[in-house]
Amino acid sequence: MTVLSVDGLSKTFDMHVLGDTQVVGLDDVSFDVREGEFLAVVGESGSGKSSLLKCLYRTYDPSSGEVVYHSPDGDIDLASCPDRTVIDLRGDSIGYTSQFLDEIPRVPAVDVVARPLIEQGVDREDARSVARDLLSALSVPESLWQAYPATFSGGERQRVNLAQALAPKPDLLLLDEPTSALDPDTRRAAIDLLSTYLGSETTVVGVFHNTDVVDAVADRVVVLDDGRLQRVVPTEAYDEEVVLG
Ligand SMILES: Nc1ncnc2c1ncn2[C@@H]1O[C@H](COP(=O)(O)OP(=O)(O)OP(=O)(O)O)[C@@H](O)[C@H]1O
Repeated sequence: MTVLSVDGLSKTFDMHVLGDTQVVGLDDVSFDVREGEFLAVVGESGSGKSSLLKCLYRTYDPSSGEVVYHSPDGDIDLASCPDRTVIDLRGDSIGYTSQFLDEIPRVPAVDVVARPLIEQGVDREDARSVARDLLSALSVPESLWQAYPATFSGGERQRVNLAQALAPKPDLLLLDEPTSALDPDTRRAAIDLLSTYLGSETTVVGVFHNTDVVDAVADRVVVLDDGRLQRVVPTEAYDEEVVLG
């Protein structure tokens, strides 16, 4: 079953400071995402990967095209639906995380991770228990669980960020470079978690630079080039291309 149908998606940016020129972020991109699959988005710097995820999450208003989310309650075009619908979907169905943690001051790491679950009505202690399991799986030292992420290293913050995104197991999870600041060992822990924690009910679209991560977690790969969709291929085919150079 298809969960997301991206059709003719374009995003241009009006650059008033550059004399009203336009920068193309995405140009007529179309692809489908199947229920439960893990789709990796790859491409060179500036190829439109983050713009794509931001259009899917409606952080950016697409300039044209459709992003139809086939929800259990019916089809919703995320490119044009009311803001209220987007907010509701973000609360219970669609998750997004960038590579940077949006910290809330003076909230301990364990509560940062537990928060989305608590907001969904999960008992506070049960949510904290899930949070501790995730932080542990990502090798965040136990001594930091009650500390404030504002003081954490980049890699520690990124692990808190990833744990928070994974915790509620949203129906659709959008991950923008969630492992960019991790060393090889913690990246391996993140890969293990991505492979084991989410069940087949969660569909993931993730931007990754690291081919090890793509190789380990993705079912298919979307390749962007200069804002355009170059191809969508099974991960094995993409691996062969990378190996053959
Ligand atoms: N908010 C914005 N305002 C203006 N231009 C933007 C904006 N966001 C993205 N762009 C432009 O759109 C193009 C695609 O950028 P995007 O960040 O999506 O690429 P990317 O593939 O994610 O790059 P990277 O791998 O370096 O993060 C770039 O030319 C970028 O300058």
